[in-house]
Amino acid sequence: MPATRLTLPSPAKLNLMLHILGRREDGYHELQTLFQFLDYGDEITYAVRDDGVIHLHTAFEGVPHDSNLIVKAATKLQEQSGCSLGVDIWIEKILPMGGGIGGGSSNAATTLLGLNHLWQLGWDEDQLATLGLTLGADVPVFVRGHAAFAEGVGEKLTPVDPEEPWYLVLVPQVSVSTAEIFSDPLLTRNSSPIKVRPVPKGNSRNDCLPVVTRRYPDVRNALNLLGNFTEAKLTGTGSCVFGGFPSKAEADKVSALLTETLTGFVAKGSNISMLHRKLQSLL
Ligand SMILES: C[C@](O)(CO)[C@H](O)COP(=O)(O)OP(=O)(O)OC[C@H]1O[C@@H](n2ccc(N)nc2=O)[C@H](O)[C@@H]1O
Ligand SMILES: Nc1ncnc2c1ncn2[C@@H]1O[C@H](COP(=O)(O)OP(=O)(O)OP(=O)(O)O)[C@@H](O)[C@H]1O
Repeated sequence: MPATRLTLPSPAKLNLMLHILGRREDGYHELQTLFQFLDYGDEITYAVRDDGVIHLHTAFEGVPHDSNLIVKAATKLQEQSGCSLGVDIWIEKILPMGGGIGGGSSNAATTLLGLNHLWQLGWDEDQLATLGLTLGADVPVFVRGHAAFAEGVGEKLTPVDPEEPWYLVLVPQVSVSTAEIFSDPLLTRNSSPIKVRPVPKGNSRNDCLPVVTRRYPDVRNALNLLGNFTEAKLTGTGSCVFGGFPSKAEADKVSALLTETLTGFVAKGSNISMLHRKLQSLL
């Protein structure tokens, strides 16, 4: 009997560097970025229904049911595969929204992989990543599940294996709109493409940082605080700020000092996403 119920992790990502090379005619930006996953994320439960209905039972503040990326992913997969089954979905949401750690994109990717399994569609990763890209630029890397150097709008992926330190991630209590940052006239859009692989040291900057810190003093403050202990970086368009440490104990020590004033969490960097590790264990 095939499984009819499944609980899967939906991990966060970090952008270890992010360069903006230019703007395309459709307004999207050409990037070069390095994605790594965190062993930290949401947990989503799926239960197959035979009446074709897709129902997300967990309400999100400010996100209508049909606009939720989980529902959009399930609906598109159902339409494109011609599947007659439906699904009940519940999520334990811990990832901040608008934090630059890819929560929505990860939820969409987990849903594509989870339903491909439960609905027994037999789609391959290429098909799921192509569908995923129509939901968001960050969805394909979560579908692939391997740390990657990304180009294009984030969809041309080359797997990489950077170090896997422990990270302290600070979560300023502001939600940053990705579209707002990418439309700022002051954004750097002319970084030179890096042609050498692996990406040489000294390229770890995030081109969004000056615009984000100008608009969001809370993010600037978090970068300054964390910068007293380690190289502090911005992920995506923020708001989250992160720094690496050689051990959990060292990350915890700094966390104890900083999280009195700021919310944050400690998590291990991972080159294979915990979603893929879990799916592998099911086979
Ligand atoms: C900044 C990053 O998080 C880096 O990983 C991503 O590039 C953003 O990926 P995402 O959240 O999946 O982005 P999407 O939902 O596709 O796009 C949100 C908005 O950001 C802008 N956007 C996004 C990605 C990109 N390469 N260029 C853009 O200009 C567009 O205005 C778009 O309307
Ligand atoms: N399942 C979902 N989880 C989170 N946000 C969602 C979801 N579905 C729709 N959204 C919408 O998408 C917006 C961006 O959410 P998300 O958490 O992916 O931001 P982010 O971490 O900044 O993403 P990125 O790094 O990909 O730019 C939210 O503010 C919310 O309105």
